[in-house]
Amino acid sequence: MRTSMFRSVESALRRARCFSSESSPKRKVAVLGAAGGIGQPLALLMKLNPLVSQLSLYDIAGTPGVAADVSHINTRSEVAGYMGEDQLGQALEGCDLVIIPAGVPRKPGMTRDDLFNINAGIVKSLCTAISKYCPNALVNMISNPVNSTVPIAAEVFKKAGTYDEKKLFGVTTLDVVRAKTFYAGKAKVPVADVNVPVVGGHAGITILPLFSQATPKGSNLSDEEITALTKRTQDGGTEVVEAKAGKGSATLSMAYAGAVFADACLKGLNGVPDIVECSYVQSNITELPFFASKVRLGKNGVEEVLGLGSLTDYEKQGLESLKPELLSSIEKGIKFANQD
Ligand SMILES: NC(=O)C1=CN([C@@H]2O[C@H](COP(=O)(O)OP(=O)(O)OC[C@H]3O[C@@H](n4cnc5c(N)ncnc54)[C@H](O)[C@@H]3O)[C@@H](O)[C@H]2O)C=CC1
Ligand SMILES: O=C([O-])CC(=O)C(=O)O
Repeated sequence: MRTSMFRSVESALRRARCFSSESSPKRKVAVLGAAGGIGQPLALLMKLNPLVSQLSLYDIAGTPGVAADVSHINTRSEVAGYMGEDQLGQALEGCDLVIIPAGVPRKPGMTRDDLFNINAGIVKSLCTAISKYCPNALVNMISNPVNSTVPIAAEVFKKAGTYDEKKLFGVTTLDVVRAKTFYAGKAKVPVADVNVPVVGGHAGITILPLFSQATPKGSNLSDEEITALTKRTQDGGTEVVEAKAGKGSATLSMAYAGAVFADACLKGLNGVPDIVECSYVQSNITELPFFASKVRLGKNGVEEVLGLGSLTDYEKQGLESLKPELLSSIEKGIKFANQD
């Protein structure tokens, strides 16, 4: 009796899963940098996402192995690996969403901006190809320094005449993931229920978690505790870089965060209402041209950039202090993209 009940529940679940894959539109997703520390687990997580019908894995080396491996998983998407620049066009053609974790990671003692010299060029060439082969795709930029690589992408798309500010996103989800985890521990609330907006940018003091807006409210946090939580969120990347001691930066938590953000983008594209995530986008909620805040996602990408809400004096101070650094990273990116 019990066995047959379980069997019928299981087959109902199977039918529901099958229905949801078949009824959701076909979506091609590319991961550029797919053989890397982030790229591999991100490829795995995207293979598990039933909203993806085609998964395109591109890197300058190593993608045939990653693609063969991931392709054996019995989920909806068909997987193809592409290696080297002459296969980049094929990898991108027809994409709805392109996720970019290509480029070098930090080592201890480096800032994200120290990656600029190498990663700016990588991002520029990948975005040039995107403007040619899938100009309508949403772009999720993971490569650091995000504060500069997003403005670089925007300039490349502008030059190509394909820029749509609604479709370009700097992925800051890992800051939100960290803020939620650290807050849940201190406020003693269930981590799965926690929400914390993180605004500004994605480096050091430009990462501004708004713990005054965190939900649910748990045990009352002192000013010292809020300061410590803020600092730990801002330094989360460095904490991992130091723990890895020369073997790179966050990869697994980043793959998770990238998969969460990509899933939100796909849901938005598919018309699911009320999808809100923080992201670094073109913005006019402050005087800075790019800024991370809550964003409502829809069928065309950004549907609405949401405001900051009310801030404490501590958060207002954090906001004013981050502006000069964020502006200079934005200007550096714009200048780089326009030289030659
Ligand atoms: N936005 C965020 O929150 C985070 C961003 N990152 C950034 O993500 C980037 C990647 O990090 P990891 O995966 O750990 O590095 P990794 O070195 O393990 O992997 C990078 C991959 O990019 C590939 N690559 C290099 N040039 C390429 C090109 N022109 N086209 C396609 N692929 C290319 C490499 O072959 C490599 O497989 C770094 O810039 C890192 O700083 C890392 C963690 C969090
Ligand atoms: O810290 C780094 O270099 C990688 C990164 O962006 C993060 O983990 O937030």
